[in-house]
Amino acid sequence: MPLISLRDVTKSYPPSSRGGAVVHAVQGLNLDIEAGDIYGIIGYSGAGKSTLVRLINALEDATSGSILVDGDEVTRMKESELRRLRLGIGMIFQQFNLFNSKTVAGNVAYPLEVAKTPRADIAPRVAELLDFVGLSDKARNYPEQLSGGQKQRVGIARALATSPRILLADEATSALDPETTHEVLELLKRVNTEFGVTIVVITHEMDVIQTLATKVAVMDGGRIVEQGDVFDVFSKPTEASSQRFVSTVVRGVPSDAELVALRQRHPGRIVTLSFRDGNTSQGAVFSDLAQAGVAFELIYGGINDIRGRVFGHLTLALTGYADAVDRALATIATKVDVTEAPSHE
Ligand SMILES: Nc1ncnc2c1ncn2[C@@H]1O[C@H](COP(=O)(O)OP(=O)(O)OP(=O)(O)O)[C@@H](O)[C@H]1O
Repeated sequence: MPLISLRDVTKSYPPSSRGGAVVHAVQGLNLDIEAGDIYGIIGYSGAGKSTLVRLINALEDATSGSILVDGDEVTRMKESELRRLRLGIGMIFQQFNLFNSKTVAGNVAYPLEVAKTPRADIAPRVAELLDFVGLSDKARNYPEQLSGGQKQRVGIARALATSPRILLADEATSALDPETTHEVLELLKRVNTEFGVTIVVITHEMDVIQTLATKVAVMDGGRIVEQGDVFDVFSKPTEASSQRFVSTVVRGVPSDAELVALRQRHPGRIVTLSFRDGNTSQGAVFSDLAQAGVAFELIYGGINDIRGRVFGHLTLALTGYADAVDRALATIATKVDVTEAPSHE
């Protein structure tokens, strides 16, 4: 049984002004998240990602549909049951949301105090959590004395205080630089592997999905348009809207506008070769071109690594006799996907 299961969930907000339209933030949404998953939710701004997260921890009531967390129907819970549910779900935020008037230790202790943990148990638990996030030496500091990455580590320690089974991360690394992001992602991986916490990450950052998530759902207009294994969704998105979103985060096939610019510098034939793991290496393809006497220049693209599996798109400008180019492309097309850019004539 999935740990989190949403069926036909809808969330609508009333119009913000008289005569305005109802906002359908989430519509007919189905999603299953298994225990132990690190599940990425991606999509453009306004797609409904944050609303989805607020529905899971019942900060918002669904307009219709069913939300099961650990087998319990969230939409029918009484206030006391909701409080228990929320203790089992930690949350971290883009702006960290720490209490500036409390010390680091005070921030981490807070959810334990709310949960009425016996006083004698709080200090050792806080010490254990600060040790886990590598901030034992900052226990008496205040949030304003910390870097962004340190603040998020306090946020993580606080979110884990009541030993939740689920951690919701809403753009948790979006305010951090790449190196700090990497450290926080490594810490989240440990939260998953060492404590078995199921993590739902909302993000618009490819890096986060690439290094952290095991599964991903693409949201658009309040719906999930595509979901599945991260490698499959990113290397071969099937829906038009996920193709559009993925192309904004993965440097892949040049857009029409980019092609116009490339054409100005490379008037000859331009092809994009798409690699996915399991098919031919780049070396084999380049040697096919060389053997056919075709010169090439790499003009666009990149190779991505998702947890050791590789895919990418390389766009080449080719120079050579027309029949040699045709012959080489015919050979290469038996090994990788080849897309030739239309000529500008
Ligand atoms: N409390 C609210 N009242 C009215 N409309 C809302 C409310 N919260 C969200 N919305 C609307 O619901 C839609 C989805 O918003 P949501 O914040 O879930 O999107 P998002 O994908 O998380 O976007 P972002 O990446 O910008 O945070 C948007 O059109 C938003 O304006």
